[in-house]
Amino acid sequence: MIEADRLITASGRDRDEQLDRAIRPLKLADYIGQPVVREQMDLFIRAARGRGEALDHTLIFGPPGLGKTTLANIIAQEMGVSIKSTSGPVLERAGDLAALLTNLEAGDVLFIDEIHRLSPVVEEVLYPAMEDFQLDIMIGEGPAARSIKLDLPPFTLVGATTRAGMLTNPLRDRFGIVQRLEFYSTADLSTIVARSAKILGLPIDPDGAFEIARRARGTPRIANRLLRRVRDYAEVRASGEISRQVADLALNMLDVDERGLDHQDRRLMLALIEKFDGGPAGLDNLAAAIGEERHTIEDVLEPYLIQQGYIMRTPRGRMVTRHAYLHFGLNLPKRLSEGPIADLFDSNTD
Ligand SMILES: Nc1ncnc2c1ncn2[C@@H]1O[C@H](COP(=O)(O)OP(=O)(O)OP(=O)(O)O)[C@@H](O)[C@H]1O
Ligand SMILES: [Mg+2]
Repeated sequence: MIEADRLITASGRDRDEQLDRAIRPLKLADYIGQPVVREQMDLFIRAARGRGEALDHTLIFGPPGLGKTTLANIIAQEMGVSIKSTSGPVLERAGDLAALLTNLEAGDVLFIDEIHRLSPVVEEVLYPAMEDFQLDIMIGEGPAARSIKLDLPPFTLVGATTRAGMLTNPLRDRFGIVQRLEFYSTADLSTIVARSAKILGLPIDPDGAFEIARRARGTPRIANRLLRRVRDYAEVRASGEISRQVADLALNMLDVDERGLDHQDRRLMLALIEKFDGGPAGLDNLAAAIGEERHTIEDVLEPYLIQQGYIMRTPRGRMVTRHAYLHFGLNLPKRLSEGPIADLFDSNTD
């Protein structure tokens, strides 16, 4: 998968994972940005603790690397309970989930990552477990098969997904708390970079932190990863200190451009411009054109490009906006440079 060699990939499966653990915040107070989420969770957690109850089931959604897993762990930590973690694709059979559920203590958090990928049989077991803390499961097959019902301790299911739209309605309806994570502001990412640098013992000045933050695609995981690569550059090619200039040189060398876009982002936008006349292009055609998987475009690439106003999702497919042409220093095609559509784009800018 191309994603693996992508410097600014938001996925977390690489050798930097250990460092990630060291800088992952453990308390709500250290969870930077996301003011609405933080305020609400602080309130809900205090209330549940005050009543001595389990926190309501919580669904966290948002693009990769924005802090879903981090928040799930913080919830358990702040509630003062244990967390058991699994993920949708790992839970193949109903029994896998039953084993986890019967091992929970009162108030514990069961964290299911990629919850949109649960199999229907497992989901069926989850419904009564979430709603009534009841386990209702068939064991055995044929004439020996029997159904068992068990009471479960009250627990909190925390589900994470990059795609809330892919959850079934009955599952979504069983979450009392739903939190949507947004891309981070440059100011918040600067704070995250400065905090990580401090933990890793790296000398960095505020302008250096800002330069990394500005080019991190609104994503803490990318900000932390860029910080580590800039550190490599600073140690080998400079004095070790991360200034704005060092960050800038390092990020240019790493092919992360002025706006934080990398070759995959550029490839996607250029394919739309060059192969589809700016679009609209259907997702499958676009995926084939850049040799990428459909879900990588949907989950990883396009959310940030859409948020930044480079591309749009329309009923007929993806289209680039004038920002994309301007980003590459290309002349605007007629449809974007005159007429009512051009005005429409103008009013959409920044
Ligand atoms: N609010 C935050 N404040 C500080 N650091 C953060 C915050 N959110 C995330 N991070 C950092 O970003 C890294 C990635 O976050 P996390 O693994 O929680 O993302 P995720 O949303 O679960 O991603 P994925 O969809 O790939 O599972 C964490 O290791 C943590 O260091
Ligand atoms: Mg995660």
